Amino acid sequence: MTTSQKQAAQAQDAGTAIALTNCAKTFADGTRALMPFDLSITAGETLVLLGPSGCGKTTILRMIAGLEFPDAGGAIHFGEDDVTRHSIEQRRVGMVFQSYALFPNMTVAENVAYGLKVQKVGKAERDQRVREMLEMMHIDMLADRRVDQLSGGQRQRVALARAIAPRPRVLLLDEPLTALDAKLRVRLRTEINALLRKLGITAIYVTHDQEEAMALGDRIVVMQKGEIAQIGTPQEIYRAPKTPFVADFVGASNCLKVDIENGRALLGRVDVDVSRAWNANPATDGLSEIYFRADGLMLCAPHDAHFTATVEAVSYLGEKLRVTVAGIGNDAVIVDTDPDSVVRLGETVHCRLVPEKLTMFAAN
Ligand SMILES: Nc1ncnc2c1ncn2[C@@H]1O[C@H](COP(=O)(O)OP(=O)(O)OP(=O)(O)O)[C@@H](O)[C@H]1O
Repeated sequence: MTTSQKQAAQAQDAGTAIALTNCAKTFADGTRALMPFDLSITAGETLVLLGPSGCGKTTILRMIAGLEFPDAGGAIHFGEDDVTRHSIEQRRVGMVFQSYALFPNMTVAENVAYGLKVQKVGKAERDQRVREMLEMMHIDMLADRRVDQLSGGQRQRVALARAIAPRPRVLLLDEPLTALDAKLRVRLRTEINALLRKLGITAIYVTHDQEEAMALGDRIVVMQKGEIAQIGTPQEIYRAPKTPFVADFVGASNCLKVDIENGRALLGRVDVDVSRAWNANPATDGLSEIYFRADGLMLCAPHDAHFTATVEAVSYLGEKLRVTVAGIGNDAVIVDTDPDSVVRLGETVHCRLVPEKLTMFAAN
């Protein structure tokens, strides 16, 4: 880090804790976008809101920004401050959207300076802070370019610099990388991750991309139809999903319907000890659903097998070979294996469940 980057990092607010209490949202046309919920975000934390289209992610973000207000009875606090009825200007939030929302007739430097001008920061300090931001986002060489002369990735760097320059109490990011190509998305994601940690800024990041959520979030909030389905670290969400929806939405997931008796899953002629599943308990006895990732099933020798199956598809993914097999339960099942193994379409393979990697739910 250069000296100016260090100064910028130190000068940044340490981060503000945010608490939403009993917040619900009903729009004027009667749409109930959010059921009442509580949500606390620690100072300096990056919290990711993840869920399918229409589940209410953007509405939460807009409520934190002050662009929407919660229904009567809801409260929003930034630290000790009750900001429930404050406007976006009073809340001091920085926002970055999918569409860059930059001023096209201004240069990069003018865009980044904009929020500082509004804050009436003097010219000398403003110029210095703009320089620091441009350096931090690796776009200092573009300071005098007009925004319409930039690539998508460069524009998103300007949008980030512009949002961070006025030292907001919280940074809100709504699908900021969705419009970029895959490689650039991963690169900028890594940079945003490093930047948020370096600045210690409280950040709330909306995405429907679970890989992005895993990569960026200290914690992830999985949303389903206007409700919070689960809050947890990426590891908790991935390895210990609390509902079938979370198990299915996050990661490539397989599901088998089985009958459980005394900790053993009975599937046709197969009898598997599932008492070591991470959430196994006696209450799981009865008709159940077993969820597992592609690493919860492994190809094995015939004498170790729980199942035989037929190979339906094979995808080489570099670090692993992803094999889709049929014949275990009703749906095709995905299994990852050694990328150097040879697996042919139509071949019969032998598979074994890994009990510790299973998640069990009582069937509806
Ligand atoms: N101004 C509005 N008036 C009425 N309904 C709205 C309004 N804004 C959003 N909604 C509805 O509220 C629900 C939640 O919308 P929201 O934009 O928060 O979802 P989302 O999870 O961010 O979805 P996406 O990923 O598609 O952006 C949806 O059913 C949406 O149609």
